[in-house]
Amino acid sequence: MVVAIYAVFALISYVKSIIVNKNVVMINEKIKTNYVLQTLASLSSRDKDFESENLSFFMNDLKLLETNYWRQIFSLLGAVVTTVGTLGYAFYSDVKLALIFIAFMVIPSISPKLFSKSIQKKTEMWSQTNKGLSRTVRDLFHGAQLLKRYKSINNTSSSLNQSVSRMEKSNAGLNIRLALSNSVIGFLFFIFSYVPMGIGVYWTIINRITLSQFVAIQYSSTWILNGFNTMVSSYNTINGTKQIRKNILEKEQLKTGLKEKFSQPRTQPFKELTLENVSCKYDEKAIFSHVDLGVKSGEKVLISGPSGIGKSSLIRLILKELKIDTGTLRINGGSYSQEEAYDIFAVVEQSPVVFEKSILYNVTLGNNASDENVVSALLEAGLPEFGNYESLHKIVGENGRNLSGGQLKRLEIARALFFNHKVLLVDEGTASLDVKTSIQIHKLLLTNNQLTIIEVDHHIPDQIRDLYTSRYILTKDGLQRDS
Ligand SMILES: Nc1ncnc2c1ncn2[C@@H]1O[C@H](COP(=O)(O)OP(=O)(O)OP(=O)(O)O)[C@@H](O)[C@H]1O
Repeated sequence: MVVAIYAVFALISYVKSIIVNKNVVMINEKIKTNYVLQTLASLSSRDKDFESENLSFFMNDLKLLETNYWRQIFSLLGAVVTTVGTLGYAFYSDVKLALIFIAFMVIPSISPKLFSKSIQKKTEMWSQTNKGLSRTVRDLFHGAQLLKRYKSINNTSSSLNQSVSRMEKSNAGLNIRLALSNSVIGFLFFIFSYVPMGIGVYWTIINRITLSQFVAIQYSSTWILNGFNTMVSSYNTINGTKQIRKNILEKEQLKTGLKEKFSQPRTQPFKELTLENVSCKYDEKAIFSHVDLGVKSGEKVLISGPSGIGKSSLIRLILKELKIDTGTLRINGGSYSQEEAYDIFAVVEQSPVVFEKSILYNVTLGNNASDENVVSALLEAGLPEFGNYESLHKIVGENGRNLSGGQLKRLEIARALFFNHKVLLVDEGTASLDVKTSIQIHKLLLTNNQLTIIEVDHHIPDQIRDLYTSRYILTKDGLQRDS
């Protein structure tokens, strides 16, 4: 009989574990996918360390949320069911003694309040030190080849060790605080369970209750005690994840905000971009002012200027990724939003952004498209080697390592052509290429009548300077014509 009961308990515990784990998989699938999508949508130009901080949150904080929130919720639910069931049995045996047991359970239940602030603080510290460690490790992996070439790998050990140590110490600190809090709760429950037990013994002696009633309540009190203890400990652990849940919620609200804006696009055929008396400032540092510029559809404009004068910043102002300090920006004579800017402008950057996927994906970014359209964009961008149906599925590799610099640049241009973005903002787009490839790519862009080009660069080969409609030099006090 006893063996059978134990077998049933073992089976229940196994089934419970299956149910909990399947639910955790379901919840994690939803939360992790949503978190990444929300984070992508909520990107703002003010975000610093966007990649490492969000990766750290994704890998560490969401894992902590699983352990200290979702699994605790299931444990809490299990404890509620056990406690309510056992309480029913205790009430059935003797109402008054059961009430006394409950009354004494209430006092230790309040104890987590004493620890809740410090646990939340320790969780936040753990989260911050994890982000710091992610930044350090990402930087080191990124620079692995360089460190190896300069034989400097060993020099990184002390700062790496410090970063690991900070994270591990804050992790241990959090676990120790949780353990302390749960031990105090366990101790209080133990102490407070003695008083009702004493009352039960006394009532049995004076025949207020029968011995069997007392034994029944005493047995159920152990379950009630354990149940309450689990509930309070779980609640305590769940409380520590407040900040993580708040962060997820904030991301969700940001995404909803963006969604509303996305739902009302006002795309219009591009005719003209005008900048009037535009100035740019970072915090209190003035970068440039009095910039006036007019660019009509089909024109090719070159803006050069010394390093650090603000050429890239000017591109970001046009994209509305940076706020202008003074002046006005207009498209076709009217103001425009960042969403509208994204429908019109495409950016060709110094380091092309590619995903470790196929050529097809890198052109379409997952949007539905006929192979024909993709092939035509690749051919137009000067990539005949990929302009056939088999090559569309070639994988470009991590950071596009299977492609040459020139091919990556053309891939970026093919993407802009595929999305039909007629104005290309080229930010030192060919600076990393050899002169011959740079000239080839420039000729491709500058002779395309469909495209409007605004390029910022200060090492344009002489052979192609005359292909621009107009050329300017950016100075602190505005644009000057470059004769
Ligand atoms: N996010 C930022 N916060 C504060 N200052 C910045 C920021 N981005 C750029 N700056 C500063 O603004 C100035 C202009 O930078 P920007 O990159 O626009 O120049 P640039 O002309 O494109 O330079 P380069 O030719 O070297 O690429 C620089 O002094 C730079 O340090």
